[in-house]
This record gives sequence, C-alpha cells and structure tokens, in this order.
Amino acid sequence: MKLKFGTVEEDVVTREEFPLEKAREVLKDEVIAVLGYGVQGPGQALNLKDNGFNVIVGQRKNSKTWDKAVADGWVPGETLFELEEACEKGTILQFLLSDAGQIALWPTVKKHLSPGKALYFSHGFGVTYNDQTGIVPPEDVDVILVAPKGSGTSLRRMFVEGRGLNSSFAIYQDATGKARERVIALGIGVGSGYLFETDFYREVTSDLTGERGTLMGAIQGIFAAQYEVLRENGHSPSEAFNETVEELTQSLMPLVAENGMDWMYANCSTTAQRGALDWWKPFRDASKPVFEQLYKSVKDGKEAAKSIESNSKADYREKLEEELSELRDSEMWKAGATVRKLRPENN
Ligand SMILES: NC(=O)c1ccc[n+]([C@@H]2O[C@H](COP(=O)([O-])OP(=O)(O)OC[C@H]3O[C@@H](n4cnc5c(N)ncnc54)[C@H](O)[C@@H]3O)[C@@H](O)[C@H]2O)c1
Ligand SMILES: CC(C)(O)[C@@H](O)C(=O)O
Ligand SMILES: [Mg+2]
Ligand SMILES: [Mg+2]
Repeated sequence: MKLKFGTVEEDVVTREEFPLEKAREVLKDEVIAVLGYGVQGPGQALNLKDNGFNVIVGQRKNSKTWDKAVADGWVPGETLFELEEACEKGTILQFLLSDAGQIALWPTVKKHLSPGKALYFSHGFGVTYNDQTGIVPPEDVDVILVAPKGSGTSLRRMFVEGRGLNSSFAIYQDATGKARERVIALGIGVGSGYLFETDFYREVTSDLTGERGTLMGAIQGIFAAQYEVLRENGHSPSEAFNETVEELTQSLMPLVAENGMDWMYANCSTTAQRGALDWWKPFRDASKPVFEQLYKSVKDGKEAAKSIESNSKADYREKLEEELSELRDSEMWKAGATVRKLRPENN
C-alpha cells in the first residue's frame, strides 16, 4: 500500500495485503535452509517454523550454537544439519552467518547454488562490498534480502508476543521471475510487522550508519559524556545513572515510541521544554560532522574493511571480550546492573 511519510509517498507491504496463507502458498514447495544460528538465525528459523514453513537449520557441529539449536527443538539428521548438508538440501539458502563468517563459507554455498535456488541475506554487506568479500552470486539464482530492523532477539520476542518487527526487503537479482513473491513471502514468514523496499547498497549503508550512530555508538558516547560530567561535579552514581539512562529507557522512550518526540516535548514541564528546545540544536550541530565522517567511512568501504579484518582473526572472540569488558566494568554500567535489580518487577 502507498503511504505518506511526511511529504514523501512510499510503498509498504503489510500482512493485510500479503497474508501468511499467501506466503505459505508461495513457499509450499521450498526447503528453507537457515545457515548459522547466532542472533538472527534462531529468531528467523523459529518464527518460520511456527508459521508453518518447511525449515531446516545448518550449523557447525560441536559448537555451542549447535547445542542451542538442539535445545530449541531442532532435531539432528531431521531438521538440523552440518552447514554443507543444509546447503545441499535447501532450495532457499538463508545466509545468516556473521558477515565475516560468510566469506569463509561462500565457496561451499556457491557450490550448492544450483539454478532456480534463492540466496537470501539479512544484510547488504556481502554483495555490496564484494570487492572485499568475494561474494559474487551466479546469474541463475534469485538474490534477495530481508533485513529485520532490530535484533534477532526482538524479532523472536515480538513474534511470541503477537507483535512484529519491521524489516526492509530488496531484490538484487531476479533469475526465476519469482524473486519478488519469494522475498515478500519470506519477510512475512520470519515475522515482519511490515516490509519496506530498499536495495542492497542502501540497506548496508543505512544499517552500518545506524548501529555506529544513534542506535549504539553515538548513544553510548552521549551517555558516557553526560554521566562523566555529572560524576565530575559530585553527583552519585545512582543519580548520574538515573538521570542519564534509566529515566530514558523506562519512562521517556516508551512514551516517544508511542507518541513521538514532538509529543514528548509538548508533555513535559515548561522548564524542561524551554531547555530541551534551546539545547537540541547545539547537540545536533556538534554531532553532525561526526555523522558525516561516519557516513563517508561507510560509503568508502572502510567500515566494512575494518569489520572483516577484525572479525576474521582466529582470536577475535578473545579480543572482543577485552573490549566488551571495558564497557561491562565501567562504573556507569555497573551502576546500571544495580539499578536494574532495584526495579520492583525484578524483585
Ligand atoms: N544480530 C542481529 O540482530 C542482526 C540484525 C539484522 C541483520 N543481521 C545480519 O544477519 C546476519 C547474521 O548475523 P548474526 O548477528 O545473527 O550473526 P552472528 O555473528 O551471531 O553469527 C552467526 C553464526 O555464524 C557462525 N559462524 C561465524 N563464522 C563462521 C565460520 N567461519 N564458519 C561457520 N560458521 C561461522 C557462528 O557460529 C554463528 O552461529 C549478518 O548478515 C548480520 O549483519 C543481524
Ligand atoms: C540489531 C542491529 C544493530 O540493528 C543490527 O544491524 C546488527 O548488525 O546487529
Ligand atoms: Mg547491522
Ligand atoms: Mg540493523
């Protein structure tokens, strides 16, 4: 359906115009092989299974995630296989290994992409940066994308709650003439609330910008800056944490999600209103050059190169652990752990 987003009209696909029954009909003869069982793998595979599709999972044996797949109800030899066996059995290969892991498995996946199969991604990364990844799909397969706009954890959680996370979808290559109905059916099948169309390049550039920017990188930076200023001026950890993070996630963001920031500005004290109206533009002006730098780094392929380089190292998990512990052991997130325990619903 066509909808106005501000003054711009866009086409979105909802469950109303493409119901689950239609998705099941489109994919009734397909074997959907979900390759990788990290964060997106479980969310998408379990939602597809619960929605009545024919799904198998491919995962390395003797790994923690193989055990997790078994614990989630996938049966070795029936619905759970080694990666190569799943590639062979699947007619739609959902490539849900980490973006760096996809490079290593690509020769195996390519070998099993016989004509008419579909290669499905949840990120435009591998194909867009194929000068770095080597992922160049054969011409006689469909190449499609459904990218849930959120964590695989939320995709599953919201599905179980009867809600739906939004996803973008894209078609890179339509070899069978059925790529569009296949990709929309898969988007509905994995539990998307609605789908909006993009292309692989736009998906990866917006996604890399978002997660490095307001979704995670920028927000953590802003949290840290405000928390430090409050602490340096004699405020206690609990006061600094509450005024920086807890109030945002517990009180204001749910209201912003429901009604928008415009409503939030109209429904706080006149004192807060005056200050927030005065200060949002200086914050925008201070951070916009950093966002411009970030977007350029994404566009130039530098972010992809850094990510491939660091995530392909044999000891990447140990190195990552060190960097993550800096966050985990920071006073701000230690204070956060205590504050979370104090929430009455957690007692
Ligand atoms: N994490 C998310 O919530 C999220 C959201 C939207 C899109 N995506 C995209 O979905 C895809 C999957 O992401 P993810 O976060 O679920 O992946 P992940 O980082 O959790 O890894 C998934 C699986 O890949 C396996 N793996 C890694 N390297 C491997 C190798 N060399 N050989 C075999 N297996 C290997 C791991 O064992 C793991 O089970 C990526 O393209 C990502 O950008 C992820
Ligand atoms: C969940 C995110 C941050 O949206 C995703 O893009 C990811 O890469 O994990
Ligand atoms: Mg991402
Ligand atoms: Mg994302």
